[in-house]
Amino acid sequence: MQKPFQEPKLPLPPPLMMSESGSFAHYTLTSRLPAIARRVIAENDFTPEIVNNLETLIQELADGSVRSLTDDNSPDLTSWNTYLEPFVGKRWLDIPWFFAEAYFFRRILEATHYFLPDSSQSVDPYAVQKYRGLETANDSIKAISAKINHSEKDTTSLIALFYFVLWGNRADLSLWPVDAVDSNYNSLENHPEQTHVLVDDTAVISDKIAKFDKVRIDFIVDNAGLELVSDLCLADYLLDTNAAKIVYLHLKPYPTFVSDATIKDVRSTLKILATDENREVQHLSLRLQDYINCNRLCLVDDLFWTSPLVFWEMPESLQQDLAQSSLIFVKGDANYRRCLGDRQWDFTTSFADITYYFPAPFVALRTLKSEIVAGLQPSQLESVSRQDPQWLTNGQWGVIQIGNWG
Ligand SMILES: O=P(O)(O)OC[C@H]1O[C@](O)(CO)[C@@H](O)[C@@H]1O
Repeated sequence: MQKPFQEPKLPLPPPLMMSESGSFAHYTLTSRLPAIARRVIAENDFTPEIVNNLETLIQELADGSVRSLTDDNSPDLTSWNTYLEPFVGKRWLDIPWFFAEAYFFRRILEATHYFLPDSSQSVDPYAVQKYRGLETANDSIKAISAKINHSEKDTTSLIALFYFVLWGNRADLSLWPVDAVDSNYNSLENHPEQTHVLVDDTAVISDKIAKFDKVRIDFIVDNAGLELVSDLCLADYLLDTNAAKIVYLHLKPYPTFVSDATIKDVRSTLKILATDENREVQHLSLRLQDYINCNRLCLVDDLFWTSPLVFWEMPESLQQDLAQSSLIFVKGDANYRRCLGDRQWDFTTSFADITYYFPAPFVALRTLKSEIVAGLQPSQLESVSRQDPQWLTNGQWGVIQIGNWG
């Protein structure tokens, strides 16, 4: 395992744990993760042996302990077993929350023989959910495609795109399976008010982007479906205006957290959009495919993104690569948690102070789905908790927040 490159200079608070009854982390372990595993059984046609593996995993969450991984053919077996060393033999309940979630999703792949050379090799256990997620977002995709194909590429349209990209993160299949939400959930018109953006740095960000001339911009991507399409629209804007010469999309090397996007998901999304009956959607997709063909839009992955490590533990080679970027969009809740080390920061601690270690200027676009946030004003805390007691986890509140950008 590589050494951390740099840690935050501030003293580190303890990590979020799952042992605290009543916490969202505890609820995740006791209810959400077992439900995700059950859905994997229900939505796939796995062999009895695989079903049995998944049922054993469900049982283990409740009363078993953490063990090493055993799937020999996997590319990250050695690193995972190194990460696991301090935790082997402990109850799931007693390991840090982000670690446990990343481990759970890796165990799903072990259980389903994702890396083994048999008939289940490379089968995405969440494929049904991902496909249906894209289907239910079709109206929004049509609307955004028409807008992006025809509207003038000015600051107003850039700012509107930021909000679209932010609220695209609300649709997350690890929290809200596709059949548990009505299809309007993905609608463009159904976004919470701008007042639900707790930190809104869009004006500063769009000013800075207006001065970009053919720079490199990166996205640390989160979910497939509407969120991925919204990211692609923003990438399209940046490439079309020549603010960016090149855009890198950093994707997961294999399926995780149900809806997280892989390179294969980007390719299949573009294929599906290219054959949509709507011409605006087809045009958007073909333009994006052209950017890929001429290497202006690059799809890359790295095993770090599916590891249980937090962002200040990023391997040096990846940090050095990201350091070449003029701007990185860090998407979604889980990536935000990793930025903050998934630790119990006081909600008013400066976000930039915690994340100064990050290798390049970055902006977090994230709807809140876990009990962690930084950079809020004390007065905001009181008013938001009064208005909405579930504000930290119901995905109705968001941030468009600058990290360490000079
Ligand atoms: O797709 P996103 O925005 O990263 O959301 C996933 C997050 O939501 C949760 O499912 C909430 O616990 C976490 O597992 C994770 O932080």
